[in-house]
Amino acid sequence: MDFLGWRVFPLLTLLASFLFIFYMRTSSKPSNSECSLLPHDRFWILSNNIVTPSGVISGAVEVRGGNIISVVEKENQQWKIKSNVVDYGDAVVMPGLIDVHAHIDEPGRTEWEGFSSGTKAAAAGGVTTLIDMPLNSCPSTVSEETLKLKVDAAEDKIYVDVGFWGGLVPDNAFNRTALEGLLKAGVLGLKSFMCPSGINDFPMTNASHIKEGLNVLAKYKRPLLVHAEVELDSESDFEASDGINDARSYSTYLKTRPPSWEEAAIRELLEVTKDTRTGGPSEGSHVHIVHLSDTRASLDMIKGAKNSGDSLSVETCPHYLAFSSEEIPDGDTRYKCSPPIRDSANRERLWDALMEGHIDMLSSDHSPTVPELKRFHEGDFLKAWGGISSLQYVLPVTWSYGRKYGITLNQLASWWSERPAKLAGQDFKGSIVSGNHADIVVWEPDTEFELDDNHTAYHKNPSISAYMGKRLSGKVLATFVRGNLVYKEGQHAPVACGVPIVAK
Ligand SMILES: NC(=O)NC(NC(N)=O)C(=O)[O-]
Ligand SMILES: [Zn+2]
Ligand SMILES: [Zn+2]
Repeated sequence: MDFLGWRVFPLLTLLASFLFIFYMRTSSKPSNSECSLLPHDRFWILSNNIVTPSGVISGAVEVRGGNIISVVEKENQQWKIKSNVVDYGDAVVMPGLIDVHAHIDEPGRTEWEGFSSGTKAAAAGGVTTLIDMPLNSCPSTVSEETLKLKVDAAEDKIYVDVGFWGGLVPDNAFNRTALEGLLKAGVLGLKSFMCPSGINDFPMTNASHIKEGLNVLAKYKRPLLVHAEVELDSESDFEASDGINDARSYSTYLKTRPPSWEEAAIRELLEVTKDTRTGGPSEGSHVHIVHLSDTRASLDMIKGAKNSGDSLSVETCPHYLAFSSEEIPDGDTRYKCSPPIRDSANRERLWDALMEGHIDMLSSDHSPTVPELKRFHEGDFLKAWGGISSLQYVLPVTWSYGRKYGITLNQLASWWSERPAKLAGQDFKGSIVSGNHADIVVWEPDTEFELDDNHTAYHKNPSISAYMGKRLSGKVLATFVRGNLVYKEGQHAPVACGVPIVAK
């Protein structure tokens, strides 16, 4: 190379590097750009309130290829961001919510809910991952084949990521091959009922089924979720035939499912959760009690078992924290769910348990149906379908009702994102740290709105939601799933690019 060549070569190399960096910074998504309302693969989300595991910071989240690649504080030297910036000012930037308990009902009962409507509602509510319950769809997800039907039904319809729980039922509990088939096919864990589920192809399990199930789950290190209520004969004989026990009165329903049902189930269950201890026969498995309502003996027993080293966690739901039995109007079956919403003293104790860390996380238990099955005309609490419709509202509901208890943004992130991610085995979700999926909700804690006819609800049959007519604070501005802006102020991305999560 001549003298001029030696001088030009480094210059050319420098120019090429600049061009390469410029290309990497500005190149739009190689894949379907309609997945996102934002045309960048690499961008920065700025806010004065970014909720990270080490506290709320003012700074930027750098996203590239769907992942968070850095989180930078404003004071930091690296603060030189100029292009592809979305500045949210004082709005809160938080990890997207992970709802570990949602009944999406597809295939088979899409008039109740479906993957498209359910995940649109999730996205509009800041929920970036849903874990679908194995029942209320038809068929129930209890085998490798029925899981395949679920995953196929979800294909191209989901706006957020969706994982699946499988059902532990008497049919598969003692059939190790069948259960392993279901787990190998990718369910994130199993779910069982200790009382009738209300769904014919999802029968209840007893403690021996659960013991067997845990033993199989141990090998896969996945959890068992349990609906912990057992029918106690004396109380289930209850009749609302005389004028005294009016089926339109919520107190009548409350008497049919007393706290002793939860208590008895949890007592029985905790005999088996001992197996999950270090050195126990099902070490590696985990038991998660869904939708706890009773705060008396049930809660004490749970605390005791945790102290003894059982691998155990528990969730409650926003409706138990927002409502109390005293305020439920006669005939208003929108509030019917099981276990039932109890009195206001119980609600206060639920808040205490949550604040003190005895309740680990929150979930929606979004379990909708069609208005006819809520039997609004009769207002009969005993005949109406049990289940609360809430998916789109869980973030503002938790915030609106929790503010007076002094809940913090970090607590919200822990209850709704970090701990649910852990339960569902989602190592790259649940917090804003570099390396994680860019699953993010941006919301304004002080903006109030009314759930009236002008409010757009995306889930099916919004009229059955117990939250309709309420005024809430906490408005979701934007939701990112794996870096795709899937929802922004009343608008969803043109194409549904959520991913079905299948465990490996
Ligand atoms: N079949 C159901 O969806 N049941 C659900 N119903 C409620 N919670 O009222 C549940 O989670 O138990
Ligand atoms: Zn349940
Ligand atoms: Zn449920």
